[in-house]
Amino acid sequence: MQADYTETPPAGAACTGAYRVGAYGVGACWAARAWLRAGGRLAPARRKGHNGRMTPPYDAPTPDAPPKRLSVLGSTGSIGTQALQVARWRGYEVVALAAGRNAARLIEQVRTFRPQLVSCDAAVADEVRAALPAGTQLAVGEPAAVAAHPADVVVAAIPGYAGLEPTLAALREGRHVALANKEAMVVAGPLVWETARAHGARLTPVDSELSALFQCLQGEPREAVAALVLTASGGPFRLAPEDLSGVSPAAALKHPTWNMGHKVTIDSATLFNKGLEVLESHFFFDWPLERIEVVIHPQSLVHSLVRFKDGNLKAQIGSHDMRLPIQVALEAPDRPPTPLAPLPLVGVWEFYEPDTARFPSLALAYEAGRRGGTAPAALNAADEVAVEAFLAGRIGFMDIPRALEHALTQVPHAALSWEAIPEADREARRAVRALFRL
Ligand SMILES: NC(=O)C1=CN([C@@H]2O[C@H](COP(=O)(O)OP(=O)(O)OC[C@H]3O[C@@H](n4cnc5c(N)ncnc54)[C@H](OP(=O)(O)O)[C@@H]3O)[C@@H](O)[C@H]2O)C=CC1
Ligand SMILES: CC(=O)[C@@H](O)[C@H](O)COP(=O)(O)O
Ligand SMILES: [Mn+2]
Repeated sequence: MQADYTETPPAGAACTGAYRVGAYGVGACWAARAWLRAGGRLAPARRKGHNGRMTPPYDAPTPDAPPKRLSVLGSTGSIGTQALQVARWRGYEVVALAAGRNAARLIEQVRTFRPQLVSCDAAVADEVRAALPAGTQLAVGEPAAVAAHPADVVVAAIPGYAGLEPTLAALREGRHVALANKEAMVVAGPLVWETARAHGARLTPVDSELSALFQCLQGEPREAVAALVLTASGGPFRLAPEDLSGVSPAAALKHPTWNMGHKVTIDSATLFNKGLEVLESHFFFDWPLERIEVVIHPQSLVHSLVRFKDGNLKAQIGSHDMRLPIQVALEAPDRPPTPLAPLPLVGVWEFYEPDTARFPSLALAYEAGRRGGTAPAALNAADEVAVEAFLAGRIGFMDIPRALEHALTQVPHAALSWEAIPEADREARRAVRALFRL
């Protein structure tokens, strides 16, 4: 049974800055501490958590902060809907939503949250407009307008290169951006940070591995860190027969641990998602590529680790539930409780070397990072085209790394600039379409 985020917490259910705990055992730690502070009473446990165990009671201290005004870009997607569950749980005011073509879900969200502004694709604009209540404005095909709308924090969860411009629009208004759109960081990381700094905007990571590193690095001197260690589930084909060229989109969409949008799920199957996250970490933390490691951890409970020069490793552990890192991104450095059940620590947790011969996409991402400039932008664009073609049944699974290699070797790379990025993106898309006659 899922933990119940649909219920708004009772007054006083948020906790104060007193919950600024260390980086360890986030999910379990939050709930357990809240429970202990609430007196550790065993009854009345009100519902069962996602793992079937009883969740702790919700009577925690009074919040010390006013509710936040939240905007969500990509509100109808996997991250967007979970961000809105967190918003409801935390009592946020949802002021603006940007979606694409899922009119039914957007309309439902508008009825629930009554935002001031929404954006949707032109194809569904009439349907959405007809359902809008008085007080909600519609900006057709303008997620950047939603991003720029006055808010305290913006969840940036439009996937791919399309998410970059709205993310920048939020940063240019000095908003705190909770960044799920890893591609923005991969394609333009140093320039994204430059924009954030120029406008006094804050960036916190939503991606679970980045959230883990962000938490593990808190309070640690940079000089003490030896390496960042990203965990990867290994995807659905970790134990599959050697030849993956004939695997179907349906099989590739069966992620072993996470339930996510199609693009990131296929990227997980090729291990390119981990490649994107290597680049995302490289730019987000301004950290050298050669000191970023990847380890396969099929249980997806250790979300990443920091290796210190003194030999210690610090890990962040939690249920594989994106509402945890979303709430961290929205609330850090505070740690209010969630309604999730404590994570049981009983079970087998495995760690393996990644197989870069079977999954070449990971090595190609490192190579793009070493080349620098617009190489990551070209690689990202090639992947977007290839994943779309694979999902449409037009190319095979192993054509995805072929497309990446083609973009890396055939598209000329330039120094990073706002002019060079769209050029590299266009050129890589063109090259991959030509390669497969798409
Ligand atoms: N899902 C997850 O658990 C994780 C996701 N991420 C990252 O978060 C981002 C979002 O992923 P996810 O939520 O899975 O994706 P989904 O495919 O589930 O959702 C995408 C959302 O973005 C909207 N959208 C897509 N394209 C556009 C566009 N051009 N303009 C406006 N809106 C658009 C969609 O609208 P509609 O559906 O209405 O058409 C939908 O609301 C990605 O960058 C992903 O890599 C990172 C870690 C985990
Ligand atoms: C939940 C999340 O952050 C995803 O990016 C996840 O990491 C995908 O799983 P893989 O580890 O299989 O890439
Ligand atoms: Mn991730």
